[in-house]
Amino acid sequence: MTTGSSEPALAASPYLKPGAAGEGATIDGKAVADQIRKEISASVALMKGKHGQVPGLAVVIVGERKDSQTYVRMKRRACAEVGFRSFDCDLPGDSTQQEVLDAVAKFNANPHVHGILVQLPLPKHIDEEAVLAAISVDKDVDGFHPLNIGKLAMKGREPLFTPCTPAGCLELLDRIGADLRGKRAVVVGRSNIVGMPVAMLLLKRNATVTICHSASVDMASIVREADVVVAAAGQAQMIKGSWIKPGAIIIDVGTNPIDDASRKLGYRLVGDADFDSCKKVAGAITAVPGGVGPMTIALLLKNTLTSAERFYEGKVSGGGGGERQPQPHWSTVVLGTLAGAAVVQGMVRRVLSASGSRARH
Ligand SMILES: Nc1nc(=O)c2c([nH]1)NC[C@@H]1CN(c3ccc(C(=O)N[C@@H](CCC(=O)O)C(=O)O)cc3)C=[N+]21
Repeated sequence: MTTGSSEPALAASPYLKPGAAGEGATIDGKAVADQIRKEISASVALMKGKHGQVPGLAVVIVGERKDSQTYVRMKRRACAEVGFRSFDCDLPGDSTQQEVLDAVAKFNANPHVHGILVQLPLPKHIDEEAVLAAISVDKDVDGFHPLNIGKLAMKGREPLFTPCTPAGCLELLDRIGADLRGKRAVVVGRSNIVGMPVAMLLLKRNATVTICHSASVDMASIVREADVVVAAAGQAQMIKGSWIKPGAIIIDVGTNPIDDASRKLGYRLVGDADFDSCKKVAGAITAVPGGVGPMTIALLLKNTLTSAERFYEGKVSGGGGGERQPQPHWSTVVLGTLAGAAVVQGMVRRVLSASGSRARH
């Protein structure tokens, strides 16, 4: 395979499985996710030894959508495997808005819960915007709270949590050694949970970013410019090999079921990229399944661990610089147990913001 100067040069990586002669490599998201989960298990063991506590993740699901139940089951199993506590709230599909908000409020107030995830999509009669805004920003491990999304969109700001699937895409690019600076990145899809936030993350890494969507004209020629393609349109196999610049990296976020009589279940999962034709042209491409999907769950665990570390150790990670202050919810809980005095809380805040230092409770 030839690599032009504008394409990200990929060093050998244990997570790149070489393709057949002349074909691109496959990015093994499952292997990266397994590695991250190992790292998380080790951190949980440390936390248990030091604080006698483990991270806790609460998952709220409303209704009986089959796919949502599968994802939630996977998340709960993943929690158990790394030693987290998981907290369940399964609400019937005809629950009221208030019942969903009450479930969120209960987890906001529970000090053993460090992350809250409300499985999307919610039933139509529930106001998603109101529910996501009700999650304490300190426990917003999905990164969907408007304050976290707002900071993600702003230069020089860092959200407390980054949405899991977009963060998983960037983690994959990092772990295979892709350099994004000055590269052309094209995101196909503009959803709140993937397309938009992944574009923001690529921009923060100094890529030149284009977002394509259903109204884009001649999408193929736009995608052809890309050194990195993130496929997040939710359309099975829409991106063809003929759209791909030779050597480009393709991160495929799609998980679309298509009929397949040869499978036990009668279907199989495919991505938004047409894997076989894209692989022939790309430098590297993620598999589906086994690519971005497992990374989403690994990053959810990582965000939950980070949240628990902030709570028990006052650690602030993410390189946000001097602007970060202890967030209202955690500082109230922690300082409440330490001193119970609003005066002290105000003083500590002032000291922390003046020194621009990390929050140490
Ligand atoms: N609040 C919220 N947060 C989410 O993060 C969220 C959500 N709502 N709603 C639905 C989407 C979807 N999602 C996936 C997670 C794991 C896989 C995954 O691990 N997939 C496996 C295959 C799984 C299978 O075989 O069925 C893979 O790609 O290898 C896929 C998709 C998280 N989502």
